[in-house]
Amino acid sequence: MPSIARPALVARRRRIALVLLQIGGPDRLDAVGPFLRNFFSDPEIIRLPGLLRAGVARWIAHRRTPVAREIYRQLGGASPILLQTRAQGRAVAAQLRDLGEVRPFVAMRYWHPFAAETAESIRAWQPDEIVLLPLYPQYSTTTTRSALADWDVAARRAGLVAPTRRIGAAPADSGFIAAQAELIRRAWPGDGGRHRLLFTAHGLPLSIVQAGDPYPDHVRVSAEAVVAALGIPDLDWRIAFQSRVTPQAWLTPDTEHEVKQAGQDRVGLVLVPIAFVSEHSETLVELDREVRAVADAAGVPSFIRVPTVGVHPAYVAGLAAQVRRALATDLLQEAA
Ligand SMILES: C=CC1=C(C)c2cc3[nH]c(cc4nc(cc5[nH]c(cc1n2)c(C)c5CCC(=O)O)C(CCC(=O)O)=C4C)c(C)c3C=C
Ligand SMILES: [Fe+2]
Ligand SMILES: [Fe+2]
Repeated sequence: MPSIARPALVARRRRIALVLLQIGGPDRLDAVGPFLRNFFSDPEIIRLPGLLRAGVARWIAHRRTPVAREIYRQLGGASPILLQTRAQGRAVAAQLRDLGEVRPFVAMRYWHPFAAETAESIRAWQPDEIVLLPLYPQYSTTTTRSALADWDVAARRAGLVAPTRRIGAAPADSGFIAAQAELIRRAWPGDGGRHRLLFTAHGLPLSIVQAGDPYPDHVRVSAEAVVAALGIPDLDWRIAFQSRVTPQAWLTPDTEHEVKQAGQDRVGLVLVPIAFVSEHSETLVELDREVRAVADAAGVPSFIRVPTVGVHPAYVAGLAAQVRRALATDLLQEAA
C-alpha cells in the first residue's frame, strides 16, 4: 500500500535560544590587532568620551599588539575560547531537553561570533524565548554589564522580539563552587609539604573598582565559598590579581608578587584561576608559562595550576539550574 502523507498534527516544541556570553579571542594572528582595538574601544573598559576614547584605544591596542601576538603565537595562533564555550553551551542545553528544543548560541564581546552575528542567527531560528547566560561567575561592569549592553544593541538591530531573560552573576553558585573544590582536591599534592592555595583572578583598574564595581567583593565571595567547601583545617589561602595590561593602578596584590612571596616563605603553590571558566591565553600562557617561570626563579618548592571548570558536570548542572530558574521567573518580576 502506498503511504499517504498525513498533515503534521504534532505541536511545535517550545524553542529556547540559550545565548552564552563570553569575551572571545582572536582566531588567527592577524586578528590580534583588531581584537585589541575592539577591547579598548569598549566604553566600559576605557572610560573616556567617544573621540578621545577612539584615539586612546588605537594607541593602547597598538602598544599591546606585539605582546599579545606573542601570547597567541604560543597558543598556535588562535584562542581556544570559542571551541570551549561551544562545548559548554552543548553541555548545558543537553540538560534542558525536557523544556523543549533548547539550542545553544555563543555571542563574543570582542571577536567573532559577535553579538550582532548571533542575534541574526537567532532571528532566523525564531525562538519562543531567549535566555542570556554571561559566563562570568563574578559580576563586573567590564564584563557582565558590557556584554549585556552589547547584546541589547544587537538584539534591537536584529529585531528580536522573543521574551528575553538574563541570568545574573552567581559567585557562590553551588555547582560552580562544587566543581572548583573538586578540581582542587584532585590537584592537591599528597607529598605532606607546606602548600598555599592562591586564588588568582583577572585584575581590574582601581578607578573602575572605586566607581563601585562589585567584582573584587564577588571574587572574595567565590574564594571563601570554595575554602568552606574544601573544609581543610588551617588552610593557608590568599587572593591575587593577574593580567594588568594598562599603565594605571590595578587591583592588588598582584599574582606575580604573591608568587615571589611564596618563594620567600618556602611554600608550594596551588593556583586556582577563580574568575575564568575555560582555558585561554590567561591560563595557558600567563599562568602556565609566565607565572610558572616566576615561581621557578623565586624558588617556589612546587607549583600546581588547577584547571578551569570547563564542562565539569557540577558546573554544567549549576548553569542548567540557573537557566531553569530564569525561565520560571515572571518577566515582569525580572524587569523589576
Ligand atoms: C583594561 C583592560 C582589561 C580589563 C578591565 C579586563 C577585564 C577582564 N577580562 C576578563 C577575562 C579575560 N580577559 C582576557 C584577555 C584580555 N583582557 C584584556 C584586557 C582587560 N580585561 C586584554 C587586552 C586581553 C587580551 C590578551 C592580552 O593582551 O593579554 C581573556 C582571554 C581571551 C582569550 O585569550 O581568549 C579573558 C577570558 C575578565 C574576567 C575581566 C574582569 C573581571
Ligand atoms: Fe581581560
Ligand atoms: Fe593576561
